[in-house]
Amino acid sequence: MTSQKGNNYILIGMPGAGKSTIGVLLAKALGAEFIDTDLVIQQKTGKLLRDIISQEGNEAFKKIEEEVNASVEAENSVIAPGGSAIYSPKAMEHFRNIGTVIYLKLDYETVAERLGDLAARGVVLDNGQTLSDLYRERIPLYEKYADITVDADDLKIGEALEKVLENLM
Ligand SMILES: Nc1ncnc2c1ncn2[C@@H]1O[C@H](COP(=O)(O)OP(=O)(O)OP(=O)(O)O)[C@@H](O)[C@H]1O
Ligand SMILES: O=C(O)C1=C[C@@H](O)[C@@H](O)[C@H](O)C1
Ligand SMILES: [Mg+2]
Repeated sequence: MTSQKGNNYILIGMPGAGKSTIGVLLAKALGAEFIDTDLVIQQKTGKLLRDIISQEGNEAFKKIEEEVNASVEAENSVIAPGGSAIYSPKAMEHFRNIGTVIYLKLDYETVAERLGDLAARGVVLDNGQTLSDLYRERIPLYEKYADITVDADDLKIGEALEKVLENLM
């Protein structure tokens, strides 16, 4: 039996890859809705992402993130989860059922340049783990869940958007 995917597009990739920035533009271009699940988490908890991570810890954040991501109900929407979404097999299975998962791929150097202060941004980083460790840990997970991979390195925002759209045609 073949299962039919939903009509949503879900962007995954490292923090700073442009899931939120490109996601909203993609939604406009496709005449779709836009859902940033980081904002849903903030709305639901009444807290900033970085405060949940620093005050309650990585595991508590990942639990809330999983709950929110695994229960997204959407039609004809572009969904931008946080970069850490790929730690939840349950959430990723849900995303793959409701739509096409697009991995916005960036080289490590570009991610490092974009991110700046990791604590201020709120990144799920274990004690002693460097950004380079995190990149190496996550890349296989982004690759595992991607239906489509778009290499967005060295592209301006508009160019990355065009490249995503070309991949959807
Ligand atoms: N070519 C580019 N494509 C996308 N974003 C870019 C580009 N060049 C610079 N930026 C900047 O990089 C940042 C991307 O951040 P954004 O919040 O969209 O990432 P994200 O993938 O949603 O991260 P997170 O996992 O933290 O939600 C923005 O500040 C954006 O303006
Ligand atoms: O990649 C990450 O570790 C994160 C990215 C953000 O979008 C948020 O989901 C949160 O701050 C964690
Ligand atoms: Mg985002």
